[in-house]
Amino acid sequence: MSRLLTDDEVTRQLADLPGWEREGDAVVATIEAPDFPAAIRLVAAAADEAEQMNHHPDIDIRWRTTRWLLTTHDAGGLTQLDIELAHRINAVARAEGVDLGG
Ligand SMILES: C[C@H](O)[C@H](O)[C@H]1CNC2=NC(N)=NC(=O)C2=N1
Repeated sequence: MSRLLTDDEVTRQLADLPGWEREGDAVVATIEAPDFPAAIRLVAAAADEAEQMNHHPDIDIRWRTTRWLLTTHDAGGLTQLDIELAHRINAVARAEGVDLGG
């Protein structure tokens, strides 16, 4: 699961990840929650997913706005772990009422 993805693999899989885009060796997203408590619930739910995966995001929280950066430090770039975690973050965001579109 921790080999580096090719550029084409990243591009193809980002098509199924509304709100996410590539930024060098990472994928990033900005997710607006309905309010601050919802943003914190989103972060807490994502933390459970990350711990279960043993794969952890960089998170910036400012009021309702959460910014996420995913990369695989051990591999020095993007792996399938980052794609899987992005899907899980989108799932918990939808559960908190975030409209991701897509
Ligand atoms: C020892 C432990 O399994 C590793 O440090 C895990 C922890 N969480 C991680 N999270 C991320 N984003 N990248 C990693 O390479 C990573 N490695």
